[in-house]
Amino acid sequence: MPKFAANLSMMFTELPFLDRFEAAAKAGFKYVEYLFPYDYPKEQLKVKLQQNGLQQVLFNTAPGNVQAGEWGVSAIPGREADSQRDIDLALEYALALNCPNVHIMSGVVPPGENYAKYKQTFIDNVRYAADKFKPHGIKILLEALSPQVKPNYLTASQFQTLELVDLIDRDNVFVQLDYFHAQNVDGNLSRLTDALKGKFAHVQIASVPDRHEPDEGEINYQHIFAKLDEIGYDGWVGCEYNPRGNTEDGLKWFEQYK
Ligand SMILES: O=C(O)[C@@H](O)C(=O)CO
Ligand SMILES: [Mg+2]
Repeated sequence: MPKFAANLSMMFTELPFLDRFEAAAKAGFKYVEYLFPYDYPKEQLKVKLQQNGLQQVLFNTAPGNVQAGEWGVSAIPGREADSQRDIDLALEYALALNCPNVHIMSGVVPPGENYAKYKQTFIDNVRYAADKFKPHGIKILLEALSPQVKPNYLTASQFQTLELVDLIDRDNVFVQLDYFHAQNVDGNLSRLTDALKGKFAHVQIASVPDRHEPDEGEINYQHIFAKLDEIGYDGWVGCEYNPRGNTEDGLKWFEQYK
């Protein structure tokens, strides 16, 4: 049975961020993930996790200057120092929060830029991170984002991300398989899951096309969850969706998994 993590960046947004931990625990979650911890001291987040009996399973490196269109800097040529600073900070948080996975955000490749140069920059920066995280047993995750959500992100297809994982060639670097993006770009989700077997170490879910609860839309998540069990996937499944309305009202799908 999948181990579900509440995504506190998207769920329970009726509440201030720090109150979402308690709401997730009360709703029956044992695990949480969210995009960025950096607005809060790590000690404060650690207390929130402990008070609510939760384990943090994922967060991302910092996004850079979001107002200027950045969504990660680790693929941007000339920004290696910023990338390494973000990676070092992520490691500090991961250690303090006892978090087993960190997603390294690549960034956007503006049209007309040299794609190969961005790709190589990302490979180099992720290798830096992999070697730093390895002694601590922390996995690095790389994610493809569909153009509907983030146009011109370094990777849109799961297969582009898989190619990067292979090129980076470190045993603690994996794909973060977000089925919402995968359905938008690649489709054929059962075969895709087989093709990525052993190469992904975290999963995220949402309905397609509306990115709501996994009980509507064109993906049959009952089938996907059975597929993940069938291949022996033992990582977490992050609920990275925008609730249709009140978060708790939308959690009927989760009843059977508590
Ligand atoms: O799918 C997403 O958008 C997220 O998982 C993320 O980490 C950054 O955009
Ligand atoms: Mg995702």
